[in-house]
Amino acid sequence: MLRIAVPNKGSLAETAALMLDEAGYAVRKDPKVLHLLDSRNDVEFFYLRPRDIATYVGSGALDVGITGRDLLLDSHSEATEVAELDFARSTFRFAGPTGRFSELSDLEGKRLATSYPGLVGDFLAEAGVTSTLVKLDGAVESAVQLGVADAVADVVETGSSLRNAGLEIFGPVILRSSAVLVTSPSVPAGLPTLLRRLQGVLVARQFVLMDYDLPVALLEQATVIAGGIESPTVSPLRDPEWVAVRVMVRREDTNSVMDELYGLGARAILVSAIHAARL
Ligand SMILES: Nc1ncnc2c1ncn2[C@@H]1O[C@H](COP(=O)(O)OP(=O)(O)OP(=O)(O)O)[C@@H](O)[C@H]1O
Ligand SMILES: O=P(O)(O)OC[C@H]1O[C@H](OP(=O)(O)OP(=O)(O)O)[C@H](O)[C@@H]1O
Ligand SMILES: [Mg+2]
Repeated sequence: MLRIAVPNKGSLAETAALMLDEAGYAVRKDPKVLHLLDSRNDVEFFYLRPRDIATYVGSGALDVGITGRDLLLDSHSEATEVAELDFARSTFRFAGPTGRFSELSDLEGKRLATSYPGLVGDFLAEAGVTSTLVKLDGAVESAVQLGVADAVADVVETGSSLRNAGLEIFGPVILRSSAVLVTSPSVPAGLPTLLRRLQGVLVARQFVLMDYDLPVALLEQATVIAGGIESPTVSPLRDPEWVAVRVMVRREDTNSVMDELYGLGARAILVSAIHAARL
């Protein structure tokens, strides 16, 4: 039985639960439930704080987990990343009052507030910069205004939290993060199935199915526009001059590909969602 750690709260929790649901696993109905047995899929879920997940998985107490790459590195646990999950994308950056700092070395001897002292401490040590880390639980952007730190190091998505606090980013990117699947040091037997199912959900989200009819003479040109994963599926139509084509297309390219195919001479172009996939 594969023992899986899932975020119980915070910005990772909802999307992680949705992904597992789409991957065919049982999901909790009550947010107070901390343990759920999914015997049909031979897995067991433990709902834990995202920050603690790498610790449980790294110690081998649990087999795999969903957490953030930044949280994984901050934990110094022995868990390892096995897949990026394509949500909770962010960068981890230094920021200070507008105009005050311009490069990493400006942090020498300064007070730096962060919720990720492991991650930030490693980065500073590697760069040979010594700062005093001020560990905060969250809302780190307020630390400068409130006088407990000179600068911050925190998660940045849109940058609006920083701007609202009168801060601007400076210095190098500390980390590019996203939600990740992590595994214990002794790679569990059930991992490949979970991984394939989650990757199937990602594919279903990232691609659409496109069907269209095309004069057979234009097939080579159409394949250049949309080549599919291996190669397009081509089926005969009653009219021998025409074929029906089916191809997977990246969701964000849907309309430009339709425009190009129509321009080439394709007709009856239909797009449908993919509910599940194994590539
Ligand atoms: N605005 C954001 N955009 C993208 N990812 C984010 C954002 N805020 C936090 N994360 C990611 O979420 C993870 C942290 O989750 P966690 O639940 O501990 O914090 P949180 O979402 O800020 O919730 P909390 O309110 O408990 O602090 C990290 O991997 C972090 O990079
Ligand atoms: O660049 P932005 O789009 O503004 O997003 C980044 C902010 O989002 C998260 O904060 P959250 O709301 O989770 O609060 P917290 O800092 O207390 O964890 C993160 O810690 C940053 O503060
Ligand atoms: Mg937060």
